[in-house]
This record gives sequence, C-alpha cells and structure tokens, in this order.
Amino acid sequence: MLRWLTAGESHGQQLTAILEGLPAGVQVQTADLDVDLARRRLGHGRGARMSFEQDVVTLTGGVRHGVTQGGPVAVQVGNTEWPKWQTVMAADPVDPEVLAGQARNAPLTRPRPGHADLAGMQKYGFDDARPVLERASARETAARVALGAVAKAFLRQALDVEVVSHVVGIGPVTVPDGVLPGPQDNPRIDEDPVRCADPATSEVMVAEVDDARKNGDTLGGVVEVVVHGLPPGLGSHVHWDRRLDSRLAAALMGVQSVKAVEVGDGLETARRRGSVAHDEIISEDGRLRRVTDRAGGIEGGMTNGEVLRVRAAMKPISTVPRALATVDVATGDAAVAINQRSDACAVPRGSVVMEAMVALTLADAALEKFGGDSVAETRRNARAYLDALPYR
Ligand SMILES: Cc1cc2nc3c(=O)[nH]c(=O)nc-3n(C[C@H](O)[C@H](O)[C@H](O)COP(=O)(O)O)c2cc1C
Ligand SMILES: C=C(O[C@@H]1CC(C(=O)O)=C[C@@H](OP(=O)(O)O)[C@H]1O)C(=O)O
Repeated sequence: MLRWLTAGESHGQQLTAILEGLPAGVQVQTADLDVDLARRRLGHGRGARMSFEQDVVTLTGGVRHGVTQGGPVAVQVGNTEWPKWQTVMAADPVDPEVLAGQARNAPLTRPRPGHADLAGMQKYGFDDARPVLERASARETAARVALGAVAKAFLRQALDVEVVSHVVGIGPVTVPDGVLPGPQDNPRIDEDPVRCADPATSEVMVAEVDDARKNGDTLGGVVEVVVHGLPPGLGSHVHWDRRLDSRLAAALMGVQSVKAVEVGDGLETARRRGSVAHDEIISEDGRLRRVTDRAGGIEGGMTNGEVLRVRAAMKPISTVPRALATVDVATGDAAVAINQRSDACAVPRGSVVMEAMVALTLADAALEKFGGDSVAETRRNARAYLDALPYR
C-alpha cells in the first residue's frame, strides 16, 4: 500500500511530504520534481505570488544516487519568501512586542466567502483567519506535485504508463468534443498559456480570463487527466473502497476548490440511452478492444485497459478582487472580504495538481495488484499477469 502525507503552511519555512510504500529501484532525481513544480506555477491567470516565489526542492530521504531505496521518500519544498514571514510564522514563541510591530501579523477577521476562513475559525476556535488560510491554501499542492512526480516515474518504469492532463473548460468556454492528448503531449500542452490542447479554444479561454481579471472577478473550470498504457484490472468491483473510480474521485475531490469529478463522459452518460452510453466490445486481430471510450477506461471499479479519463471541476477562486460581502467577526459589522491579491484563474495550475493526485492513486492501485519490493519485480509481475491474461 502506498501512503502519502504533507505538512506545512502557505507562508511557512517549507512544505514537507512523505511517500511510503514505493519499491526500490525507481529512477528519480531532484530535477524531475523541479520540472513538475515549475509546470504547477504556469498558466494565464496565475497570481503575482507565482512569479516572485520559488519552490526549492530537496529530496531528504528514500533516494540515493537518483534511485529509490525502498524506504519512505521524503521531500522538502522550501519557500524563498520565508525570510519575510519567519517572525509571523515562527514555530517557537515570539516576543509579543516584536509581533505587534509586524503588519503581516494583523488579525484577519473578514472571512472570505468560499474559502475555509469562517468555518475553520469556528471549528478550531480562532479569532484570526491566518492559521486557517495558511493550511487551507493550495500552496500545499506543491508538496503533492513533488510526490506525484515520483509516482509518475514509478508508473512509467514499472508499467509504461503515461499520465497527462489538459484544461477542458474555463468558465463558460469549453473544448470541442474529441480533444484527447496523447501519451507524450504534456510538453506541448505546457506551452499553451492555459494548458488547453486545442489552440482555437485556448485563445477564447485567455480572453475570458483577461475579461474576468479586468472586471475584478475570478474563474473556475474543468481539467481532464488522461492516462495511457494502463493494464485491465486495477481497482476492484468487490467493495466500495476498492473501486478505482471511488479512489480517484476522493483523491481529486481532496484538491482545494474541486467541486465535482466525472469519470469518462460522466454526467453526459446519464443523459444518454444505454444503446449509445457504453463501449461495445469487438475482436480485432485476435485482441479484444472497445469501439469507443465513453466509460473513460473504468468499468465495475476496475481499469478495462482503455485510456483512462477523469475530470475535475474547480470552483472560481474565492479571493474575489471585486470584494464579496462578509462580516468582520471582530466587530460584528458588515464588511468586505479579505483581499490582498489572488490568482484570477488557477485552473491551468490545478491541472498539474490533478495529474499528481491521479498518478499517486494509480501507483497505489498498481502496487496493490502487482506488488514488488523493487520496480523490476513489479514490472515482472505485471508482465506475467499480462501474458496470462484471458480474453486479451
Ligand atoms: C492550484 C490552486 C491555486 C489556488 N489559488 C487560489 C488563490 O490564489 N486564491 C484563492 O482564494 N483561492 C485559491 N485556490 C482555491 C482555494 O484553495 C480554495 O478556494 C479553498 O481551499 C476553498 O475551497 P474548498 O471549498 O474546495 O476547500 C486555489 C486552488 C488551487 C487548486
Ligand atoms: C502559493 C500558492 O498558491 C496560493 C494559493 C492560495 C489559496 O488560497 O489557495 C492563495 C494564493 O496565495 P496568497 O493569498 O498568499 O497570494 C496563491 O498564491 C502556490 O500554489 O504555491
């Protein structure tokens, strides 16, 4: 079983992430993590913070000379902005007089509708939203993306699986049906300002983001993660929490701002008749294959050997520059919500995060199916399974 955990605050010294249960022999190095962390910072609509803050990645456990050793993989993602925050976010007590002189320490008492501020203050008994937003912030996704890079290396080396992602909707603008990235398309999609695989739609999306920003507003959207090369049989039909669709949905819903997940054609499938909702099976050159992939590569909670497609819908950023109405909880008076700066649209960045969550979930399902203490053993086991597969 693969387990992962992150710790750290948005303006803390660093994020810490641990991935436990990965076999030995996975080739991965700091540069691989840097690539994905850089991808997570891109995208038209990103906020100012993405340009001045840097992620400083250090692999602090589980990897030696570019190869995993079988122990927990530990990663630090340091934050170059830490010197400005080291008093306000210090772990140890700070002289109250020193703190009082820090503008950054002023209590945040005007909770933002749509963010974790108010519910978090109520739940944890804070009179300041700072401790809530520090952990609720999607800054934490940097740690997940670092681990996702390791999971993708494992999937590629053990199973020849490639995980790619693209943006299929920003606000009301959506890609036409049938846009499907191939296994090597991530670098091409990374070049697009909104990580859209369709250039014509991308232009309209960029204009939509510009318009929202100009009007002091923010946008959400939909991303799709596409996985090529999966064998049939990851996940299981036998119990709800072993179903791969259930696990993918939980992993994606666990990303800040995700409000809905679709597997394959998802909601559209519910509107179709059965005769045009499923993927008919044919035999071709002695192999079974599907004529379509409406199911998105999952049937009965298991991969079916087709391309896996899963979508996540992100709500618009809740720090809306055209500030939303709230109440100042310090005075009880009507107020406008906290708003210093914000992304206008985080969907392109979000797609890299979704990719990481899907990779981690699939790596877990692959290890459950094939096991292996070394990546060579996982690969051998997977090969033997595929060679013996009935009805190939
Ligand atoms: C990559 C990414 C970047 C985000 N950037 C911002 C931001 O700049 N400002 C903001 O208010 N929310 C941002 N969010 C969304 C908040 O984290 C999210 O609204 C908050 O956690 C509440 O969402 P929830 O109700 O789904 O938990 C971002 C989310 C993601 C995934
Ligand atoms: C720092 C990151 O994203 C942050 C996520 C975030 C939020 O509320 O989720 C709010 C913004 O931070 P701030 O309010 O300090 O400007 C984003 O910049 C990151 O992704 O590395």
